[in-house]
This record gives sequence, C-alpha cells and structure tokens, in this order.
Amino acid sequence: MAVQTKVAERIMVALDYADGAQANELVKALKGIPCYLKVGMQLFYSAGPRFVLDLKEQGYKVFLDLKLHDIPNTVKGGSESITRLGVDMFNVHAAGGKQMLEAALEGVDKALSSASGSAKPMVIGVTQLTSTSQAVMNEQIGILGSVEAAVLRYAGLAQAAGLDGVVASPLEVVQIKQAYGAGFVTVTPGIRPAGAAIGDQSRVLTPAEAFAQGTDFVVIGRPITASTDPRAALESIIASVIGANN
Ligand SMILES: O=C(O)c1cc(=O)[nH]c(=O)n1[C@@H]1O[C@H](COP(=O)(O)O)[C@@H](O)[C@H]1O
Repeated sequence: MAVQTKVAERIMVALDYADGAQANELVKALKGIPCYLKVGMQLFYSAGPRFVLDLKEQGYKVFLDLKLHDIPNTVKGGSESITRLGVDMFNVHAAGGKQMLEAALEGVDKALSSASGSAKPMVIGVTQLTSTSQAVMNEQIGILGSVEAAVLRYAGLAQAAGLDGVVASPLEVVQIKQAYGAGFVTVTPGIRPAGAAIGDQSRVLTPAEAFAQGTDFVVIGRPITASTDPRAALESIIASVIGANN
C-alpha cells in the first residue's frame, strides 16, 4: 500500500458544516483520498442519518461523533440506533461512568444481533475535551489534579468497561499507550499544522508530532475545511507526516 494511503486512512476529516450540501462540496473536493470522514453534531442535527448512510454507500469510513452522555438506558438505545447506521466508529463521554459505557456496548450488541450484516463499530470514550485547559478543568469544571491524570483516569474507566479506545489530545497519547496498551486506540483532535490558527483548541500538536507520539488517528477540521483549497491542505498535511518520517 502506498505510504500516502496509509497516512490518509488515519486522518479523520471533521465535516463541521451547517448542512449536507456544504459537506458534500468538501467530500467532492477530497474525492479519491482515502481519509476517514467524521460527522459531528452540527451536520448530523441538520442532515441526519441519511447523510451518514450516503457516505457509507460511497464507501467511506465514518466516525459518528455525537458524544453520547445520558443515563445508561438512553445511551444503550442511542448506541443501538447508531450501530444500525453501519458507522465504523462512534463516541460516548467516559464521564458517564462504567455502567453507561457498558450500556453503550450493550446497545451495539443488540443492534448487531438483529441487524443484517452491520459491522461492529469501534466505541471510543471521550476523556477531557481538547479545548479544556488545566485552569478551566481545575477552576471551572472542578476536577482537581493535572489534565493528564484526569485523561488517564477516564481512559482506565473506558478500558475497564470494554471500550476500544479513547478520544484525547495528542499530548496524552504516550501515557495512555503505556498504561493501557498499544492496542487501545487513541483518536486525537487538537491538531494544528505549524502556523495554523489554534482557535478554541487548547492542547495541540502538529499532525507529524501527533503521529510521532504513536496516535492511531488524528481528527482535523478547520485547518482543512477553512482553507481556500481543502484538498491541497489535506495533501500538504499528508506530505508533512511522510516527510517527518524520512
Ligand atoms: O470527539 C471529538 O471528535 C472531539 C473531541 C475533543 O476532545 N476535541 C475535539 O476537537 N473534537 C472534535 O474534533 C474536531 C476538531 O476540529 P478542528 O478544531 O476544527 O480541527 C471537531 O469536530 C470537534 O468536535
């Protein structure tokens, strides 16, 4: 497999758009690059399950980022509905606790036991959002200690519940892999190519730095979607990762 393909398959492009038409413009612009596509709440609340099904029909890997966080019974039902869409990955907040995380997996199993041929999606626990700084976590949210310690605690909870991995910032990947094993998947937003606007993110690294930390997937939105030439932006990110490895 070409090295470009291997890198592209580990880049999740965040389709943070107001509607399906705008998102489809980007999908068209990136056609032929085998990246993962991430559908988040803005697009899903507007374009709905149909948009997700369309991406799957086109053969894309899809991460449905709806960050479920509710009572276990509701999360179980939500996970069941999500699994029926045939997505490859979805996420739930680890802060919901072990019973809620286990309920998400029960929802997946329930859908798979009755659905026709849906593949098992990876279920990923959100730890501390990458927009959260140490000060915000301690002083506003009221969680004491370091961000790293909180992320590791959430990751441990996610693993104990049987999840496939976690969303965290690239700064925490080495510790997560050390504590929970190389096979415990890390999905890392908070990615900014050198010189890109950081915006509301707090804990960031460049794409090449994130992969050097050993992350499995990077999530990238605005550095691609806000670019005047999104395809060139993605290609230059891929080239930067390959260049850093040579
Ligand atoms: O679960 C996520 O995808 C997520 C978790 C997190 O901690 N931080 C985070 O930024 N995200 C998502 O990753 C994407 C990052 O987008 P950009 O900041 O534009 O690159 C957005 O769609 C966020 O919703």
